[in-house]
Amino acid sequence: MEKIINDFLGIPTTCISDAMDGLNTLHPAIQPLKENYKIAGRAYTVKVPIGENLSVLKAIREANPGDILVVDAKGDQYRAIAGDFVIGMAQSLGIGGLVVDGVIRDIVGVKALNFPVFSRGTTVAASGKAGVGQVNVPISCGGVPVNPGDIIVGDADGVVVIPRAMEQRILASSIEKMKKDELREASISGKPDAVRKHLDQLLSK
Ligand SMILES: O=C([O-])CC(=O)C(=O)O
Repeated sequence: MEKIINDFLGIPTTCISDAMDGLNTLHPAIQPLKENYKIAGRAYTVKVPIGENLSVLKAIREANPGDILVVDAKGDQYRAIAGDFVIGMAQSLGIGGLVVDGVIRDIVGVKALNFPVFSRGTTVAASGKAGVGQVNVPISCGGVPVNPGDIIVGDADGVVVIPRAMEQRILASSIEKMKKDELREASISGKPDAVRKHLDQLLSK
């Protein structure tokens, strides 16, 4: 794993979001299937028309191990871009996670795989395999532009996108923010006088 990916893995998405002033966070309806999922990796992008998923299969075939598949399914919640079979193939090839502005199906089977999926939920109907769609191109996912190779980080709070050109700077400010949060927490935790003082400071601004 690249060092920068490993570094981002240790940082809460909330701190990364703060470091980007709240920009580049996917629509909050895109949630992990399990609260303990934590992912970090480079985006392998997929764009599908509503109700089609052949390009998802192409992406699984072409992506590198550790990549996060990021799928623009335009928020559609009726047709699944993958089920437990397709997601099982992604897992077997070492894909790092699946983020979709859309839905999956076979929820029980997918949870049993313990493969990190972030989606708008689940549905019953599969997609068609008509062969349209694109991979490895700039997309929009959950309201955020995603380019191939951008860093994707996801956890219980949601998913953030770190544009490639900004990754070192965002890493440094995310670590700074994380440390600041830890110090702030330690300074008030279980200390009523410190809490009152902190609140008074905020309220007097
Ligand atoms: O084949 C599909 O498109 C979806 C599906 O049912 C699976 O992945 O198990």
